Amino acid sequence: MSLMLNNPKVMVKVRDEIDSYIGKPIRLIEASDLLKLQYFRCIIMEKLRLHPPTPLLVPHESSIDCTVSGFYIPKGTMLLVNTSAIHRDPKIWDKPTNFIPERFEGEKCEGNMAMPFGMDRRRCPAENLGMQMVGLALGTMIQCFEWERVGEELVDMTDGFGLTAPRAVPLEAFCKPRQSMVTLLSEI
Ligand code: HEM
Repeated sequence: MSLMLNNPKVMVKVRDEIDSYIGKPIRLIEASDLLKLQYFRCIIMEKLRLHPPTPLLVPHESSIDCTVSGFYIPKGTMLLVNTSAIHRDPKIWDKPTNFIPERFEGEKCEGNMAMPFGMDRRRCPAENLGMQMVGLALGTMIQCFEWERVGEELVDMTDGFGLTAPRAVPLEAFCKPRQSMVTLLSEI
């Protein structure tokens, strides 16, 4: 939400995508809609690239002696994967600190380098559930409300300290129900 408040055109584009997919009669976004909302998926992935909830994944341990990219790693070494750094590596990403959801469109190889859920055997087993929870919560907020920053200045995106990358400054924003959603919201 913060990234979209700082990039209102993205918010308008994704709201249009949701509105045109849901069509008439208006209903709330559902889990089964999420697979069809490709641009919305790109937004969530771009958020997870810029601010992965677990920036160092979880600690792993090498079960055998091995060599990775020329580095000898003895059995029993604790290994941390710095996804935050990988996700902002200028050798991989064009304008790495910019919020550009389009980089996840189609089969662009740039987008394939994001690993907010880890990789391979220890990859998050609940990736689909996680994407669904984020998609439904964020999608409903976008679909039902108009959002605005509290002032002219951009939302402060500085990361705070903590296991799951909290923000340094909690988000404050204005919101009001969208005119087209008032009736539906009053029936909930
Ligand atoms: C957007 C939401 C989520 C993100 C970004 C996320 C991310 C991650 C990451 C990065 C790991 C570590 C992978 C590794 O070390 O290679 C992980 C592991 C795990 N996650 Fe998630 N996760 C999310 C949601 C969830 C949810 C909703 C659940 C459970 C209901 C869950 C359950 C687990 C479990 C059990 C592991 C450990 C897997 C293992 O060690 O084999 N995650 N997750």
